[in-house]
Amino acid sequence: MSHLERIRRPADLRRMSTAELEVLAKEIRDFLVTSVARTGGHMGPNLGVVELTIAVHRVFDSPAEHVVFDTGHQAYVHKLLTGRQDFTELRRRGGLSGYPSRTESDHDVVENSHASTALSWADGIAKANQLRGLGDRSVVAVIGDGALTGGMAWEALNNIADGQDRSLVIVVNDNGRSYAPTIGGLANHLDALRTTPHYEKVLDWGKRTLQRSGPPGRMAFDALHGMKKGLKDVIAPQGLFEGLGIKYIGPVDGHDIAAMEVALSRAKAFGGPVIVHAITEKGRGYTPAETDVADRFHAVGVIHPETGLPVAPSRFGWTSVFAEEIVEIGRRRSDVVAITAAMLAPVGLAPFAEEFPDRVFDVGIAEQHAVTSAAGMAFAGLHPVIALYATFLNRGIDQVLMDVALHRAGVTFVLDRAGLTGDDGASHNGMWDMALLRTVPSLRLAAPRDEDTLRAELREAVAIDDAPTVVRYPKGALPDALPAVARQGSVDVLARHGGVPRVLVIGVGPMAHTAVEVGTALDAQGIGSTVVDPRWVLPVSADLLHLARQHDLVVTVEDGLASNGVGSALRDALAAAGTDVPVRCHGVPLRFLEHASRTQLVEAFHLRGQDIARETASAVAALVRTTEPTSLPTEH
Ligand SMILES: Cc1ncc(C[n+]2csc(CCOP(=O)(O)OP(=O)(O)O)c2C)c(N)n1
Ligand SMILES: CC(=O)[C@@H](O)[C@H](O)COP(=O)(O)O
Ligand SMILES: [Mg+2]
Repeated sequence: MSHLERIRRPADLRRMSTAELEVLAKEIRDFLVTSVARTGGHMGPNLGVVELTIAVHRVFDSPAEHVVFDTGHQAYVHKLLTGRQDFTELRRRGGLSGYPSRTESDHDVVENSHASTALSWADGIAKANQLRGLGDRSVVAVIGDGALTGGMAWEALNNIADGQDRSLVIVVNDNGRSYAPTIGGLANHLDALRTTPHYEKVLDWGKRTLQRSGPPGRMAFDALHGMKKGLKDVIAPQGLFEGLGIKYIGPVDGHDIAAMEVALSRAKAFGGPVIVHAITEKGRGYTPAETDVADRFHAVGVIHPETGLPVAPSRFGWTSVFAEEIVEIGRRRSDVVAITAAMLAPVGLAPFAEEFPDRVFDVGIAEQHAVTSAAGMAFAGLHPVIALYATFLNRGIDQVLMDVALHRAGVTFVLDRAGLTGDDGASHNGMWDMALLRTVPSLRLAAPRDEDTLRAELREAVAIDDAPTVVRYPKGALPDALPAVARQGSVDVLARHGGVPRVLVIGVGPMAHTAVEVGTALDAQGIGSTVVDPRWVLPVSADLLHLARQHDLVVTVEDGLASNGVGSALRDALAAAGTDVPVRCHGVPLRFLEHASRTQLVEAFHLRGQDIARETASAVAALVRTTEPTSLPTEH
């Protein structure tokens, strides 16, 4: 039986010798590479926290002492050490989540994969512990250097510093990277601590001389090595955290279990807020990840474990189209600049940065700052394009509303991974953007259905300089081209089928392909329909209202919340106009979604063409039973 197989719960770790722990760390790395290569997942981040997580679970008594992981993508080792070692179905329906999950274990606290929240969670838990007489229990927050660039983290630090009598240990997992190297003043400060020249020289001296002078020398070095804090204070005074009133221990070699245990034990004994600054390496121990210049295997698909190469080559998808088109736009308009929140490559801005290095801004994991700084840029004569994953715009809705829209700023938001993403769990689905952005006055939102409409709608969005615009599209591969057969004002007509009564089938974005399937299926039952794509879906256009009035029933299909989405907006607009055409809205239900594939979720929510056609036919039958169908509108 391997050492890893002997671990059923963290207490089992505490009976292991130093030598056994080293073997365990290697077994865990081998497991991570083999297993995550097979399923895909966050390989690099988890390879970087093997020793750190072992040390945390040896020093702290989870679950009595809560361990909170920021973002949670680096919690695989935590799962392995807390009784979950079947990773065969990782991130798949019925398998382990790729993030902490309370239904999986009482060792897990935060399921939210949005970064920079862990310190706030820990602050709250520590306050509750104190009030409930549990103040002797430490709370531990493991936060990456990237997540530490998020504003929430500093709001939390400000409050944590106020709790000098609350035992709260912040483990900064500093690998110097988000996807790419972490940006900004904080990153530079951490870097300075990490690479203080005198500090390293003294350490090297210790390694060279003390370790060679027999047992006393080795003991002296171990004392020094384990107490890097002492060395650091003398050599690398650091004001940032201690200026806030938060004790700082480090930098510590995050891959040295013994050193981490000494630092964590000291932090635990301190009894107040402490930062343990661990220096780690993303992708550690796996050469393809260690040498990966892009993102150290931050998130991989299925790969060959020997080489790290993807089993299936990545396909030209939505992101690639945006990446090409924004460069074309940038060539034509020198006032267009791009903003990313620590995800330059994943959102497709790398080619733009390559060609216009001075016109791209990586603000760190700081979406709120990204949005409001864009309002500033627009005010001062630029047209910023902010590229985010849709779900992460949730973080900056107030800034969209009160800094961009209130001032009618010409800012364009490009939302990738909009709609159902699936395997990254509940908080990664881009399902809220249309419902949230529907409430923003003056904002206009486009949902392209294929490559051509993405290119066109992006160009149209950037051409609007006196109001916020949004272009949103899903994750992954592009669908086939879906050309319009006619245009009615601003609305693309995709198909027309004769028959009575007549249904208006509205497909939002990529769901236009589903809408066409619905029209075809209804036609087979003798039910007439007009299938359309409104292109600019919010606010609801007069052209769409006019079309709706010409039909007996309206069916909308969208890859976002059904409640308060585009269909709901159309229903409200028709009601406000005194038109009582019934509207059936098909979309994502208002609940948090278990991790599963997108296909599984589409099927579960009856969003396939055949599902919607079946439900629509029933609705039509009910309609016919209760009303005489209107005469066929004159064809246009
Ligand atoms: C609010 C938010 N924005 C963006 C992301 C996407 N994201 C996931 S992990 C990550 C990088 C995190 O870097 P760090 O905190 O240093 O952790 P590491 O991966 O280096 O362990 C980013 C930007 C996110 N999860 N949440
Ligand atoms: C944790 C996080 O937010 C990202 O790493 C995300 O998991 C990547 O998602 P994609 O695979 O869609 O780029
Ligand atoms: Mg990092």
